[in-house]
Amino acid sequence: MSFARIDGTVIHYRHREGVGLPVVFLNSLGTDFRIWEGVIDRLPAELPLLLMDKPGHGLSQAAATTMEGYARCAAGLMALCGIERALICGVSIGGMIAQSLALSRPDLVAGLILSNTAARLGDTQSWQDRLDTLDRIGLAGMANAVLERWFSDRFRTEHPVDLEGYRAMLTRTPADGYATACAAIRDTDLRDRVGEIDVPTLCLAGTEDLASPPDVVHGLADAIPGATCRDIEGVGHLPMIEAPAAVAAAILDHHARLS
Ligand SMILES: O=C(O)CCC(=O)CC(=O)O
Repeated sequence: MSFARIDGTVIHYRHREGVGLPVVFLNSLGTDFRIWEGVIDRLPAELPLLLMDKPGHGLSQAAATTMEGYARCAAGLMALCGIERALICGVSIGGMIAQSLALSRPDLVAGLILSNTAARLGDTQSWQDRLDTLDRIGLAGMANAVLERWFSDRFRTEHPVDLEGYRAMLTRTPADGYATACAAIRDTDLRDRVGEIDVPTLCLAGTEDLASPPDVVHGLADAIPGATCRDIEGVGHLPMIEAPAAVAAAILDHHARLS
């Protein structure tokens, strides 16, 4: 368990030193970096890693910030850990932060894995509605709907105990941290810019994802020069939880292309 103050905000992170190109993981809305555990367990022990809770998530302090601010935070943490270049692997808003980092600090990015994400997720009204719902009923009241988007029907039926664990992860997210991230997604539209991304990019889609459906992820891959896309069958918005072996295999394949 490690903490550092980045741009005035205390950030919770995990850094594992090793050999070769590091992999940096950026997580989604209402989750913390424990979601990557099943993937990390399947990666070689010597692979260098950096995982972080973005501001207002997990054990990181909340901060009033934007998508660019989250990207600056990731860049600051990479500098603190002595990571000059990495494969950046982000899911959902984490994938938007990764795109933002690739555009603002291309020197830091050797390659991208963009899981269950887009250059524009939803629209302004849908995020404003989510913020209003958050104000009205809080995360506990929203949790059933969110969990239906996070996980496939099969996972929710077969893993009721895990589902309660992930409900706890979501509902323990500070409301201000969740709201800041919703506003950052609402205010981010990178569709005019992703064509400038100039690093090998692999997009991942979950065939049962209701938050960023496969056609949305395919659209992102089409917009980034040379990007490829892999569909992970039968999983929802968080394939690193439902199919960690498939995600670990995708990371290793893409990492091998960069090394
Ligand atoms: O997961 C994210 O980072 C944003 C996409 C989303 O809305 C997921 C959810 O349904 O909560």
